[in-house]
Amino acid sequence: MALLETSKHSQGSVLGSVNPDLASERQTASFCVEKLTALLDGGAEQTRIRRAVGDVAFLLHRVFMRSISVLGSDKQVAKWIPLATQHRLIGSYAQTELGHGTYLQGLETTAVFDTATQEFILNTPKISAMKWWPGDMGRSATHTVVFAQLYIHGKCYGIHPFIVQIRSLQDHSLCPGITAGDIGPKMNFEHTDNGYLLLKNVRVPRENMLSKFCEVRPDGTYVRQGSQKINYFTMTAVRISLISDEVLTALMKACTIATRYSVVRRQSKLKPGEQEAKILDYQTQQEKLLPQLAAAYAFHFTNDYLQELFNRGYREIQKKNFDMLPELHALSSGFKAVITQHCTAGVEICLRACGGHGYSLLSGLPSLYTKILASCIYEGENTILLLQTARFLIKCFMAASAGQPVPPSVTYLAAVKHGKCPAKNKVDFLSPDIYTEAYQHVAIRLTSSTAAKLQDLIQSGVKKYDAWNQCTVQLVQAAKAHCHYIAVKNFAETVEKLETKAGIQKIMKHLCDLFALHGIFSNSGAFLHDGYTSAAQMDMVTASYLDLLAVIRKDAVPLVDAFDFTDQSLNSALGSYDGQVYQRLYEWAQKSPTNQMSPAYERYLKPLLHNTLSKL
Ligand SMILES: CCCCCCC/C=C/C(=O)SCCNC(=O)CCNC(=O)[C@H](O)C(C)(C)COP(=O)(O)OP(=O)(O)OC[C@H]1O[C@@H](n2cnc3c(N)ncnc32)[C@H](O)[C@@H]1OP(=O)(O)O
Ligand SMILES: Cc1cc2nc3c(=O)[nH]c(=O)nc-3n(C[C@H](O)[C@H](O)[C@H](O)COP(=O)(O)OP(=O)(O)OC[C@H]3O[C@@H](n4cnc5c(N)ncnc54)[C@H](O)[C@@H]3O)c2cc1C
Repeated sequence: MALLETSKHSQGSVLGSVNPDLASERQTASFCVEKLTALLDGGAEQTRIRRAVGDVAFLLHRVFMRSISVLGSDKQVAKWIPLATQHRLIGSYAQTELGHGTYLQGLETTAVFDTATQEFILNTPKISAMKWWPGDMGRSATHTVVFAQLYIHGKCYGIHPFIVQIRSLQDHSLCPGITAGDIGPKMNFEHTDNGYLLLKNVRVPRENMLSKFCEVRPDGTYVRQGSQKINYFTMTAVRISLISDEVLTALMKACTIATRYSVVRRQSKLKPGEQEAKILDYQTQQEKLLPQLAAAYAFHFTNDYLQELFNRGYREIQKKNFDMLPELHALSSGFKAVITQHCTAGVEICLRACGGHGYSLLSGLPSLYTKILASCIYEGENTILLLQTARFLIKCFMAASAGQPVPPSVTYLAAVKHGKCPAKNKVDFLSPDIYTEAYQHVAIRLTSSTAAKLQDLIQSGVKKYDAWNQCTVQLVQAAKAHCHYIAVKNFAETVEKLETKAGIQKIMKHLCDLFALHGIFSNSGAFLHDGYTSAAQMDMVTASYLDLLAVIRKDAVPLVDAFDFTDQSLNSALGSYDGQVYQRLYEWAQKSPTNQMSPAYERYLKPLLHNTLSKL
């Protein structure tokens, strides 16, 4: 959809004036918006740079580059990264096949080492082996990282990454042995030509297998450092980066659009005799939007935590110390699933909260939704990833129960479970200690009870794989509870360290409280299950939760303004900074292709009408 009539900066208005209902919301901010923007960017200098550079559009090229930077030898990085950075090639990441996306051990593409020629011969031996989905493969990519089963002297060494050129750098024609094309229409993801790839005896030099951790020597000797899963490390890296770059941004944009619209849109009479109310003054509208806003901030800080953990783990891996890999895999998998799921649901809630205009493509919300939905599937389908987290939790719970050391994020599994929630009144539930302990209690309960069920099944004679399958629904619940506990704990600890001036800490405390209480309110069964909280205490949670909505409502617009999106990046007639919604809807509708002269009248309506007229 063409961008029309939008201001280039988040504080401007091409229509000359800001809607007064929206302007008034900006007069009463309880905190400094510019300082909150700087906090989100990591400092005022980063804000300046971001504003200067704008929203840099990232091709899937980054996943290609990520693979090489994390799995390539220094020599391979030195050769390929500059070519990719200067766009002297366009890269793609070819792992998923028509027959396999999740089960990587089942991938069927082969790479056979030919010691005579020092080459790998790559094939997709059957239709199910065809690479299917790789982004930019359909028309754009010239090179790709192909994940294939490595064979040396007839022995299979599992999945390894190989750089393969698929199109000519001279005329973009397909290279010998390569068949490639586009996989056809999708729900969205229109910015990427996801494609298919068949390989028939495609030869690549030995140097093209990414070999930071795994290497094939000229005589065919195979050498590996670390776990064989190290070749899965790109996915771990991308799972963390996509959260911030793709998914959180979508939720923040949706919150910006829906919140600004909700103070411009007046509908129905809240107070008899007065003008129609701003829809954000309705408690139900607040209950739709404000928990999503709180989640956006919560997951922003979760992402900081994950990124710090990744950087620390990656430095250790660079030193060939792989000890942090299991925890990194478990947390990146769990949070990729939890955050994509929550943000997808949150964008849909924002869309529906805008009524009919939310359903218009001119709102920008439908395309945000249909695009973010894919994040629950790509880079690891969410259920699968939660089961990976659960696998780690069960292993650590058993180790902790045996008194063995466990990684920092799961030391709580050895904590003594508290019998009852100590809260005496609704104010107690605004204490991070109280609600963090509640989340910890639920996480321990779900992991320990599922571990016990698993053990009972196995001891009763059920095969281990069957017992595991019979526990997977509860394992997914345990993994989600673990991630929610970490997210709440991290948000509370982050708020504790914030500067008190400029009102930032106070508003962030309100959002942290709302994020935590929304989780208890909307999943009360988990907290009531074993009597940890009582029904009376759940009433206190409800009271504090609803009180918070009214408190945060006053700062809703400054809180989304702090995300600092330009009108251009929002691309929404409902969410522009000046709030001139009706003018933009009308202008943009008039310029829509659906209002250009259509052949439908001459071809269909005119004959129909004339035919009907002639019979009257
Ligand atoms: C920011 C840019 C925007 C993005 C745009 C979209 C781009 C999209 C790209 C893609 O979609 S690329 C393709 C993504 N595909 C996947 O994510 C595949 C998902 N499947 C898997 O990761 C694996 O098949 C599996 C589900 C993890 C299972 O693997 P496997 O069967 O080999 O292992 P298990 O038996 O389950 O576990 C064995 C052992 O290995 C450990 N492990 C598994 N994965 C990892 C990992 N990534 N890192 C470290 N360790 C890993 C696992 O924990 C087990 O350890 P133990 O418990 O045995 O100690
Ligand atoms: C927009 C988009 C972009 C993509 N880009 C790329 C790319 O650039 N490169 C690339 O290589 N791939 C890419 N993919 C592919 C993506 O990674 C896979 O679709 C994803 O990994 C899921 O695998 P699958 O499609 O085989 O689903 P499946 O694994 O077949 O999942 C189908 C269902 O089966 C369930 N299931 C599967 N296994 C189990 C199990 N063991 N236990 C319980 N339930 C199970 C799943 O939970 C799910 O409900 C992209 C996909 C999309 C949608």
